[in-house]
Amino acid sequence: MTNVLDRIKAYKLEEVAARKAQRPLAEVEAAAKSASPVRDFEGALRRKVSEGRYALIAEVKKASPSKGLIRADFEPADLAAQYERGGATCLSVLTDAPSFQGHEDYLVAARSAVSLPVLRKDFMYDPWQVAEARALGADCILIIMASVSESQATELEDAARAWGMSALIEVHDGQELDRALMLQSGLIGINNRNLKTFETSLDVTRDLGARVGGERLLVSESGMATREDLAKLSGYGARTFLIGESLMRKEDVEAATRNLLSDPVPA
Ligand SMILES: O=C(O)c1ccccc1NCC(=O)[C@H](O)[C@H](O)COP(=O)(O)O
Repeated sequence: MTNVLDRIKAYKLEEVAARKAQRPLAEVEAAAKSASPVRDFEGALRRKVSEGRYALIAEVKKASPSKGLIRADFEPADLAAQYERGGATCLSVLTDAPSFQGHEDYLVAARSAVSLPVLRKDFMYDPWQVAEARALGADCILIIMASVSESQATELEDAARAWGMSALIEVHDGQELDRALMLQSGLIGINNRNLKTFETSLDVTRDLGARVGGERLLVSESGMATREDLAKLSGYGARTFLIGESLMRKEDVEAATRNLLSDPVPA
């Protein structure tokens, strides 16, 4: 039986094949070479954490497969600016249309409105997409270990590095983490949401967090809404968080972001 992630992968491969047929790699690479210079995504997160503060990757997210429409009043540039004023360190912008009502233009608009580094949040399978992400201005890509082989992950990571971008390697269980730790990237995202069932629990970060040690920066992703959630996850070793829905549902996104980040990191 297929799950949501399989269905997304099936249409995304078709979408990418169609885009590649319309726009050859050489053309995308030329656009990527003349794109706005890369902002250091991983470096910004590490700097914030080294200052003893929480680092937030704030997500510009209109809708999702698990929740449907999250925010009807959706202005990516305004939301990005509110996140920046509220204290976010980086942004994540969903560009997938069929499942998230995202768009490439949202990334371009959001990034132009701020000085923060931006993650292109999409389902990546082909280095062509990495070049396309850079051409749009993205500073980081996402690699979802549940949806790619080792060789695909390595190829995507190599492409990101060649463009000077960061790569966030996302896992949800121990086997995916084993595979992620074979890669080079310094950013390991533990997704508290199972993308096949949508079951979400912060215990996933508790159970896997201790294995993301040493040189790697642990990013806890999904399902967080309160300052207490951040304090709890901090106890599991996470100081960096990727949060979308709970902030997108707030009328005053700037105030909600500031409030979420207002507690000191527990000693
Ligand atoms: O959010 C979903 O329903 C979803 C479904 C299938 C694949 C990916 C999905 N979300 C991507 C994410 O990882 C989240 O948008 C991100 O971590 C923020 O999560 P949240 O704070 O819970 O919106």
